[in-house]
Amino acid sequence: GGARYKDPTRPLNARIDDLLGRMTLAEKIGQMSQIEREKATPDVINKYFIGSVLSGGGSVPAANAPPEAWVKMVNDMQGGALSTRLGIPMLYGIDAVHGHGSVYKATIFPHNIGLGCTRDPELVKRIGAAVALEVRATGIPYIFAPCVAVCRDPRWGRCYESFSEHPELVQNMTSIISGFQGEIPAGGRKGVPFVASGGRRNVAACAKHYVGDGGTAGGINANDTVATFHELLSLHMPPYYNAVIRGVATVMVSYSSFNGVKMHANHFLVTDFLKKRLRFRGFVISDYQGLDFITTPEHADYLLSIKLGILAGIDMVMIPFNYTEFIDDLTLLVQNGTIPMSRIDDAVRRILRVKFTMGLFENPYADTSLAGELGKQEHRDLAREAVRKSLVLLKNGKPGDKPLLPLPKKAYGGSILVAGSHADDLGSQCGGWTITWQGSTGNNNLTAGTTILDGIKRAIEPAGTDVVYAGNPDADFVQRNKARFYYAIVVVGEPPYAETFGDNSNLTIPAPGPDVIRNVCGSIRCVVVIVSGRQLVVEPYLDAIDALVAAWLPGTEGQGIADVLFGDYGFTGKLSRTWFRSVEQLPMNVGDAHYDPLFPFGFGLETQPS
Ligand SMILES: OC[C@@H]1[C@@H](O)[C@H](O)[C@@H](O)c2nc(CNc3ccccc3)cn21
Repeated sequence: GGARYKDPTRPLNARIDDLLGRMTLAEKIGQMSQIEREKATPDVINKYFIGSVLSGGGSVPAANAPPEAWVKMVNDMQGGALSTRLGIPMLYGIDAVHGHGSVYKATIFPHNIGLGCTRDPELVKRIGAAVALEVRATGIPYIFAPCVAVCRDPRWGRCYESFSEHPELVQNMTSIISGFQGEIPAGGRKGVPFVASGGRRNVAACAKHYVGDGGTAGGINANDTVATFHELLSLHMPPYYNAVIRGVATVMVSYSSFNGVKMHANHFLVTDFLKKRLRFRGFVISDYQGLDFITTPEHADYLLSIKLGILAGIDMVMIPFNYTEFIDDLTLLVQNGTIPMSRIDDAVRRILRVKFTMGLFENPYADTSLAGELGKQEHRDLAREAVRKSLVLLKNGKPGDKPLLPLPKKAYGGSILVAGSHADDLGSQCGGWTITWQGSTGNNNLTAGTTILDGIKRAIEPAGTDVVYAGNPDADFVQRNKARFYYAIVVVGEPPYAETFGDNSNLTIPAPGPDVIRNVCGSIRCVVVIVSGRQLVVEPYLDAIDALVAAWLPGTEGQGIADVLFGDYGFTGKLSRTWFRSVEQLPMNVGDAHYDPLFPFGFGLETQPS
């Protein structure tokens, strides 16, 4: 019969050994190469034995491409891989970090900062399972999620990708991995890569970014995490213990450094600690051009970058464009003895282990049978539940006043005012990693979803209440109309951003948010809802505000906010992060000796459903 490695009844290691033993150096290096979708024609994949392809943020087969177009694209590429001599299937990866964010009409869930406020690992696991189905609907078997960063400074542009500042809360939220990949069966081996159900309804996951990405000085993205080894182990490493035990298939290395040593060149942490001490058996993948950034300026000495990165223990390289240069250079480094074949074999063995384990050899092609899972109402309902549970009520009524929330649905003959740009902005409520890398403001056909304003209207117009919307009402408008409004809902916050573009040292509410708060709340009872990727400076406005809600980046299901504002559900969310008074206090995290927050970690007022 056929070659032993093709026989699924054979033991995993026998299949790996058989296949590895047949591979040429070119085929091995091909498996270690992940290229960008734009370059990945079937011919290129075939000619260079490419083992993996990625969609970088926003890299799509066509604008608003339907699932069928994604499936066709992935399958065409797969045809290139399967037509090689050994027919090793390629693995397609994408960032599904808050739902399948790059895909038009996917369900967009709250970003991780909001999921941390739910304190509900079971909910988050269900979200993982739903996201896996939406990713599989497009024929993709691998995602670069979850980010398990422990963000210690909200000035970091990626803080919203972190579940919490507290390592234990992040550890609890690694339940999402078991949602993505499936739960290891009772009695099943822990700590080895696991993807359930022959990979049909689950995806291989990626714990990122190893390690200490959330601890960089001043929150400067991809910079230096200065800490003792004990601090690294107690603050940033814990989620990797849980990820490995849960069978995470891959780990992505951080752009950042640890005490001045680039993580992408850190043999001790990648090989000695993650692979040997933690006995991680999946594969380690670089970040995008991560090897290039080992040197300053980047790509200044690519041979050195490849030598340091591969010898550190990186198994798969997210190249993503200059794949011939990578392949030629790595081939040279092996042939001249700089990189031993044993290191190459370890990398390929790990990559094959993941591909065999997840059933990719048995199910290399996708079909469109799951197309209906994309944006399915059941998933949107789950996302709406997550939005409700992610909201944190920080203030409810001025001293001596009765609570403002839950708001009445009837305005007793009057109207209610909804103000602020973020009430009617699907892009802003989704944030970064949505349709494009950086995300975008506005609604114009961005994707399918419900704005906060839509949700409010649906909740109270049936009760006969008139909703007036003003994006940026001036003082004159408010003065002329204030008697008309029973109360006001002010929705302000940050524009979308990703990575370094989100680094911010002042953390003030962007204009014209503060003016809208002052103009409206100075004259009308108001609840302010903040839509942001992190805590912002609010103390100057607090006295003028009757009620204050942190909504984070809720995603497409904005009606979850109205659900709680009007009492269909109570507020239950608890802060996943310390809310500072001023940025001069930063970094300031729960457990610090000097701790003087405006609202402490774990804070959140509660209301009962009305
Ligand atoms: O999208 C792939 C990865 C993603 O999984 C990582 O979390 C993230 O760190 C990441 N960043 C980029 C793009 N980064 C970049 C940096 C400098 C110049 C151009 C792109 C790609 N990716």
